[in-house]
Amino acid sequence: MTTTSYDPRGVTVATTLAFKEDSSESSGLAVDYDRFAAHCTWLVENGCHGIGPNGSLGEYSSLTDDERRKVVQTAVQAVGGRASVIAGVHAPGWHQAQRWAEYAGEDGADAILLLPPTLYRANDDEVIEHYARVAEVGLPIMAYNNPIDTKIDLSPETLARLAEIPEVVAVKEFSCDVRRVLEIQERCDIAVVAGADDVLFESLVDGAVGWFAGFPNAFPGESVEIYDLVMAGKFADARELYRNLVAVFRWDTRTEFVQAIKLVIDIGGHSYGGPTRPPRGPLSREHEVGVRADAARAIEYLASR
Ligand SMILES: N[C@@H](CC=O)C(=O)O
Repeated sequence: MTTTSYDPRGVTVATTLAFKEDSSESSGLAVDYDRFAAHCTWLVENGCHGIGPNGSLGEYSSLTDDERRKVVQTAVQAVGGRASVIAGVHAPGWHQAQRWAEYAGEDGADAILLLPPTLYRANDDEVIEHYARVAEVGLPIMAYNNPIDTKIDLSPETLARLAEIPEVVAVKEFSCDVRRVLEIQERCDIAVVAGADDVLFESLVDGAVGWFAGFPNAFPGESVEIYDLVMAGKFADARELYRNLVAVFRWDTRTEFVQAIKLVIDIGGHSYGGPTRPPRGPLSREHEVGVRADAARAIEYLASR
């Protein structure tokens, strides 16, 4: 039985995580909780409906257990009930994911985001078991379909099985196949959430009820504006705004998405981006030039409106 209610509608930010130089850390970078809290506050003040810490964009795999838990606690405290917090509880197996889910519940998260087992190619029965076991914790679950990174596809058929678990209330769809949005709705009664920025408009028009991805980190107000326009049926206005941002949004589905999104946050004049923690290195010169050019065009358009 779920212990909290959770509404997946609106714009949820897969938050980046700020680091600061610290020579006592083996990586040379310590989590900057103050800057992360300020980032969450800024996102909520700009209208975002949800904060999603500890996703791949939040570099969860480079965090210690203590850091990972403190990131969720920081987000919950910064948000202060003004938006929902959906904590990433991704793990190689359900024993660990259950523990992260328990911490998320104790620390005040509203829901959890859960990938299939992360370190091997689980079959469908193992995937269902993974979700069912984590569901025992009682928090609402957004399943995360990211076959690009995990090599496991939560197909509409598999989602229909997952949807029989009452705690599984939504899916963050990152297959980037927009045909899925309608097909999932045909097969099961869970909310579809657009999980990638560069299929956002198409997904919302086809019935996705929310948007949970990366570029709202850099453009929170404009992201909420696109979302609200689509929900109000003002498709031409929404498409105009989306078309002028989509070139930079495409970095959300590229290998360097974390570095790219952090750079665009910083280009926008906010200091919440900064470096990534190893093993992620800096952008190559070529990629940096590309990100800067796409961001400049987006910012120029926004300034001209
Ligand atoms: N893949 C990212 C979100 C991308 O939009 C994450 O899981 O944090």
